[in-house]
Amino acid sequence: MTNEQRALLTIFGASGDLAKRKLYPSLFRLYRKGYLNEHFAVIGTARREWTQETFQEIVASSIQALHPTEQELQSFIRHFYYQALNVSEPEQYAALKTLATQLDETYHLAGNQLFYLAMAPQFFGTIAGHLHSENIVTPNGFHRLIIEKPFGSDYHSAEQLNEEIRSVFDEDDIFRIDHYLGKEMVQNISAVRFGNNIFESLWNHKYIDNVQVTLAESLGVEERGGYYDQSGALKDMVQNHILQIVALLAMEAPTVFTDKNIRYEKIKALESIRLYTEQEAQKNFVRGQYAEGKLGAKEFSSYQDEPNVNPRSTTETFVAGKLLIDNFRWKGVPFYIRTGKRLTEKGTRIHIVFKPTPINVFREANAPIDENDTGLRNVLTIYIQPTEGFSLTLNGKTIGGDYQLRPIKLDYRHSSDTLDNTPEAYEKLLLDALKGDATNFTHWDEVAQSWRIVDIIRQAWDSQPEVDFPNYASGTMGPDAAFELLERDGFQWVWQPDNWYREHNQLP
Ligand SMILES: NC(=O)C1=CN([C@@H]2O[C@H](COP(=O)(O)OP(=O)(O)OC[C@H]3O[C@@H](n4cnc5c(N)ncnc54)[C@H](OP(=O)(O)O)[C@@H]3O)[C@@H](O)[C@H]2O)C=CC1
Ligand SMILES: O=C1O[C@H](COP(=O)(O)O)[C@@H](O)[C@H](O)[C@H]1O
Repeated sequence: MTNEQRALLTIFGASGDLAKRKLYPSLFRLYRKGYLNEHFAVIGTARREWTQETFQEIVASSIQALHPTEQELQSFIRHFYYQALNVSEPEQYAALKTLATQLDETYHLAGNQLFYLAMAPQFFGTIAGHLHSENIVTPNGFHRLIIEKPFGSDYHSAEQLNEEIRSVFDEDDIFRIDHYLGKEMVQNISAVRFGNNIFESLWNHKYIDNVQVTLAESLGVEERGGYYDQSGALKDMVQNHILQIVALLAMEAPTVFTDKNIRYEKIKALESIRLYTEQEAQKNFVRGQYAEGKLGAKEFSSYQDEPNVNPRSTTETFVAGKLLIDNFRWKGVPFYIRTGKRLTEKGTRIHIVFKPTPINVFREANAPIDENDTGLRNVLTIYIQPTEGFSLTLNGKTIGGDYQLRPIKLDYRHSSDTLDNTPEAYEKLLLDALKGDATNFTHWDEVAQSWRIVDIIRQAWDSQPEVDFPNYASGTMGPDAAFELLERDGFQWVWQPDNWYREHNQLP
């Protein structure tokens, strides 16, 4: 381990769901792979009065699914320490400071500190302030702050939060998590684009008809109704994950692949997304909420019947929209996005739909495909999850006979072995933060611009509070309006249960 990676990790919210489900297993994977060894220690904090032993037992039980040997388990959990703390009570930070100083000496951590705020966002500013005022931040080493989403609830609250944090930490030391940026195939977007000239030279309005980004979930709101009913799909998924994916798809090539260059290009891309008028937002964005329905053999209740959800809720569980990017590369190319809960299946996919050939020279042998009869479009699909890989549909000739075209699918998927060995998003992001690599974290300017885009849509919807919810059945791909959004432009979602493209291309 290099000196830079030795560190004290303090987790605020150590008894919470995120810490148990994601952080402890990810730390264990890093430990098992040798990225963490003797020079690391973890302090867990929360209000409850756990003993050290209880905390270590919780950590141990949260990594059971990874089947640690007894020796691995014991040597891992002895790095975990617990300090009860109410983050709003400044006087309680003294005990944290004492423990942190002691662990820094015991483990030779060179003063390096990583603070992970796995707590509700209203505490972010308070904690950052007290870390400074109570002298928890050491004078030597690095001091980095990892912040969970949501980063604010609109532009103004995000700006205020940012000011509170920036008064204590430099932008370079703030690691705003968007866990989609830790996903292997999201990181592969840049590899596909900038590692393959055949794509990069076609990656513009001259050759691309439209781009489609779908983040579909079959799960409902589960036990997070209280949070979700205040948030909705627009703030929960579009403001962060979807706009980050759009930025990666739309950005210019960085001069060199470093965090600063990539952030610079992503910010430019986000700033080129057209800020709609309220009227344009109404026209180009669709919202939905799930009703009861069936997924396979299972019956599901409506969103309004979920626990901790207002039975007359008008919160959207589905969003579809059209984004336009006003720059030389993307002029006139719609980026269609959609996300929703209780859809047909879980999956994140990107479809790059290329323009058809200018003339269908094979028209004598082929029934007209569309009104312009220009032949089938090529589609590059990036499968983000759960299946991971790429496919490209080309047109070839049927064997023998005339020039009847048929689609051919070049398909690559990561094998199940590769998937088993793929680092989980939080594992990668924790390691990046330890190394100080901010490539896959969001800069304030990205967050700010994303809120500006989303706030307009929210305001447009809020100005028309009467909604006909619920408007899609659980187990479908959302309300009809989401399909009409593309149809009025002469397009179709490539990924839909009753699939036009699949039908015409005889794809499985
Ligand atoms: N869970 C998930 O899958 C995801 C979560 N997130 C984000 O991560 C953050 C944490 O979420 P999650 O783990 O689900 O939340 P939980 O509600 O499960 O955990 C909250 C934690 O905060 C502690 N806490 C609450 N109040 C105080 C206080 N005043 N002082 C000290 N500790 C306190 C709680 O412990 P105690 O009661 O003992 O004080 C608990 O450990 C949120 O920002 C969420 O949006 C983001 C993506 C996914
Ligand atoms: O950030 C969030 O993401 C999850 C979906 O994440 P995934 O990695 O399972 O695709 C979503 O369920 C949740 O509502 C949202 O807060």
